[in-house]
Amino acid sequence: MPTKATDQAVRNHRLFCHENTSGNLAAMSAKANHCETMSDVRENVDRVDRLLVALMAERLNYIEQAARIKPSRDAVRDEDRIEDVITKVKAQCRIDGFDEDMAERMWRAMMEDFIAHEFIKWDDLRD
Ligand SMILES: O=C(O)C(=O)C[C@]1(C(=O)O)C=C[C@@H](O)C=C1
Repeated sequence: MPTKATDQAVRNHRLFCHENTSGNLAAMSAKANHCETMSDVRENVDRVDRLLVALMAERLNYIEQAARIKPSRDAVRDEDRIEDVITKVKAQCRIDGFDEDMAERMWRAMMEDFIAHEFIKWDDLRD
């Protein structure tokens, strides 16, 4: 289930992107609002950042649950799953029109931080 913060962020996003009523977050995200001023640009960037932070917080919660569920420390870093995530993210990039190489760099860096967090959480839960 999405968290309250994510629900709120998605609702705000929907309100802001009122021209798109399909309910499809990917389609809405791909269509940016037209800006006339730098203030418009920064307002939109700040709004998107709030949405991203809410989504990252939700992602981190699942990583912490993975730390609880995984039976062995060796299972924390899973190379096959990392490649599976990258493949799926790149497929989504083709749908949303985002640069696949940029996304791959971002996701690999992001996952390293998430994995480091998962190791810390796995150890904490078993102290
Ligand atoms: O899918 C998992 O097993 C996770 O713990 C999540 C995640 C990720 O960040 O997506 C993190 C660690 C694993 O190496 C693979 C993927």
